[in-house]
Amino acid sequence: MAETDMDDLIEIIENEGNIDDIPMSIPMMPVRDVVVFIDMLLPLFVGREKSIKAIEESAKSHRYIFLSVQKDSDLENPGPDDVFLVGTVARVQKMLKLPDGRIKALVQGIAKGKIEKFERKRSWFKVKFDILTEEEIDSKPIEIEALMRNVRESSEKILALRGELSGDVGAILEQITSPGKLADLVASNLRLKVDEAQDVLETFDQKKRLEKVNDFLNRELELSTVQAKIQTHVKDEISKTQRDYFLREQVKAIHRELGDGDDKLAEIENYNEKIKKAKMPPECEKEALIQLKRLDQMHSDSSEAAIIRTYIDAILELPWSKSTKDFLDIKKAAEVLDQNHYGLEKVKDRILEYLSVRKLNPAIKGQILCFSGPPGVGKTSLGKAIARAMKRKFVRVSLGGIRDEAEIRGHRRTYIGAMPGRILQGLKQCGSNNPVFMLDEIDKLGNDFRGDPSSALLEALDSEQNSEFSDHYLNMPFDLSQVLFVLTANMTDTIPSALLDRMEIIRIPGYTHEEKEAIARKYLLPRQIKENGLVRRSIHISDNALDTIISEYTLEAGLRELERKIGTVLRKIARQIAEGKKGKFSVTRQKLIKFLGPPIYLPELDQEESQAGLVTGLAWTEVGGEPLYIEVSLCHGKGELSVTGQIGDVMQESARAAFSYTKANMDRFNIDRDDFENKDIHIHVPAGAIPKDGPSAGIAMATALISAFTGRVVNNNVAMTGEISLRGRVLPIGGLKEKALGALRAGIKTVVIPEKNRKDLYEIPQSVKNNIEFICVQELDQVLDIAFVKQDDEPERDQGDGVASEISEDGDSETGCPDDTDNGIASDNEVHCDDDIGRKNDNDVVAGEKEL
Ligand SMILES: Nc1ncnc2c1ncn2[C@@H]1O[C@H](COP(=O)(O)OP(=O)(O)OP(=O)(O)O)[C@@H](O)[C@H]1O
Repeated sequence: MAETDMDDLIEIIENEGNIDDIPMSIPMMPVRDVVVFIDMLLPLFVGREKSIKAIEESAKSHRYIFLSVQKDSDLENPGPDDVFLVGTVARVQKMLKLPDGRIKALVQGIAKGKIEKFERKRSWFKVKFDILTEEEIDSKPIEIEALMRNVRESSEKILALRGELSGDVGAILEQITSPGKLADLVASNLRLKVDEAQDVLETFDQKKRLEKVNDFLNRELELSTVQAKIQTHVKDEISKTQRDYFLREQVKAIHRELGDGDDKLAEIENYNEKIKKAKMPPECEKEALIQLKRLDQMHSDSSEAAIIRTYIDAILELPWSKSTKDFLDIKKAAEVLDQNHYGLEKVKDRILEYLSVRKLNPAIKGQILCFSGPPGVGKTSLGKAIARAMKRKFVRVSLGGIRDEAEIRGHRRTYIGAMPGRILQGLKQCGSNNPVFMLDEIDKLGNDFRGDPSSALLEALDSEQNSEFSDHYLNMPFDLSQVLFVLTANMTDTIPSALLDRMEIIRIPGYTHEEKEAIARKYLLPRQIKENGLVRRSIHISDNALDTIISEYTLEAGLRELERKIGTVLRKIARQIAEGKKGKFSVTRQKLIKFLGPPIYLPELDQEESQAGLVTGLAWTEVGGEPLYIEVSLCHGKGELSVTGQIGDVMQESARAAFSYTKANMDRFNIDRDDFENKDIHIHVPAGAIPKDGPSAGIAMATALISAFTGRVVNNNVAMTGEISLRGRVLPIGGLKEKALGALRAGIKTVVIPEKNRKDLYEIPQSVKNNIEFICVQELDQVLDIAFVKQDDEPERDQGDGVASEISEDGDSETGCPDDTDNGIASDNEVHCDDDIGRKNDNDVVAGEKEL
């Protein structure tokens, strides 16, 4: 065929090629990516110049061409070494010149051949080769039969999975009886990689070839099965979406028919959008959507629908993904703390250390601060200051009196009126998931049959568990790990120990007189002036007046009452100004009576006279330190001990220890044995309505007992605190600073403390030390030495015979306790039923009775 004819469509339709017609030497065309097997009919696109030349050369004459696979398909110009020697002799059945110059040729594999020699023809090659023929196998061993059957079945399966199985395929496969041909046919349709296909081509043993193809078939079968599965799944998904859409549309139509109107649809849509926007964790979102679906299926006016609506609203109001960015500039934080709080250096330092650590390690967990101290010392306002310093939101929840676990963790939704617990309500209120969360009055938590709220708090506070805090109402976990919990308590004794264990206690003990003056000048006065609408310039409160307000109108460790009193004074001035009075207002000590009425607290009036059987102890209560008077009275009886005044178990035991010590040492103290046998001993701690507990009144009780038995007078200017052991040793106590401040307020001059508390003295403000002498002791004998009025100083007494003085002859001193007169052994220092008697008896105590 002339070369010029190639420009047009060339059709060569000939009879199939015949091996015997194949010339010895034919053009060779390197092919990429495809192996042509015998009998395989394949369209080839020929684009390379040398290949076009080769195929044209073939088309011009015998139309046979040797197809050899390139070893590297990227090679543009492969030489003899770059092609496999075993290839296929093919016949060009059809050729078509495409407009872009390429040729599309339909070729059919005729025989397998192995190149013997390459002959270069300008850009292309002609090759001499050997034809590789295969023997026909007439009687096939059963093994080959089984292999062939397997290959046929697997091929059909693959085609079925691909959806390409037609009725003819089975018949065609069945017709092929030669294992080699079957292997070639299947391999040519298997989408094998070039290397694998070449390997099959080069395997001349028919059985082995079929085995290889069988292996490839099995692999392909597996792949096709998985692929088919994936496709089915995708199809199912698509049809499910379509089905859902269709059903939803139907539901909408039904709602419309039922008269539910579009409102409900809009409501559901609205909720749906809000749930998506809330960015809650996937499992919570899933639960919310389930509830929404339930709502969708209900009548919108049903009571159940109302419950679900409230529930979904509660979920949506929670700050799932809303948080504030922490501001951790330590210098600025220090300024914020100083702006609002005077003194408290140790506390402020601790807060700044805490913030510094958070700055360096934002992921730090497990630090929970608890401010402990009397009311009004600034615990809450310090918490607020931390929030301001960190630029976090602040939320405060008071736990005082909470007995029901559900208050913390929420009620289960099955209860009518159920709602989330206080913690989640707090978060909802502040709208951020990382606020400073103040849990106030943690020491006032109670527990009863409704559960133990402290156990719910444990979960909220424990950094290991609180990322999945579960509220009963919500019934899904909420992450509290970003919340900064700050707790407050008046005292730590009543905090459940498991909770106490998780927190760092920072004590704020109360303020001295001087500190109160400074705080009042710097903070309280300006604030009250502003709140009452006054101008600072027009108000002057003299130092003397302020001093008097503090000492005679307030008796507290904190500052609330002081601020209220200042507020009262300023309100009166505000009224005068509102009534038209002009000028500068100055508040002096004299004017205070007009503003505040007569003084309320005059410490010296509170103090009892020095007397036997009355000792001043020091108590540490939740409102700070205060004096605690211990009275001992001996009455005619059988030596029984009774202790009254609402005192707790520990204090009861302490009283017994003091009693046992006194009894065991009665000889040393010169106490008559009969006194223990014939008298009932009554220890009373006044202010009987207020519960008291703790061991620190031990030495005060022992002193009061010994004083009552011996009649020795106890100095009313001496207060004491310390636990007593049965051997008379004085053991250490807690809350010394609070007690010292209480003693100062009460005008006490000497305080006896355990030697082991000497180290705590450095915490006591100098202003307190200037007014009170602290004496450290180890033994009770030392206490008695200090407490008992020196006998020379004691009021005049009867000089008796070495025994506690007897009742006076006329029995006058026994007023109200006539029994004592009966046996004539009542000691003079017994505190009698009549108030006056006690004091009178002081004078009756025998002097010089005993050296202690
Ligand atoms: N060191 C201080 N400097 C300035 N003002 C203070 C100081 N301590 C307390 N205050 C003020 O005293 C008032 C009472 O403080 P706050 O309410 O914080 O007390 P609290 O210890 O939390 O009491 P409670 O235990 O009763 O809750 C607040 O107005 C506070 O600003």
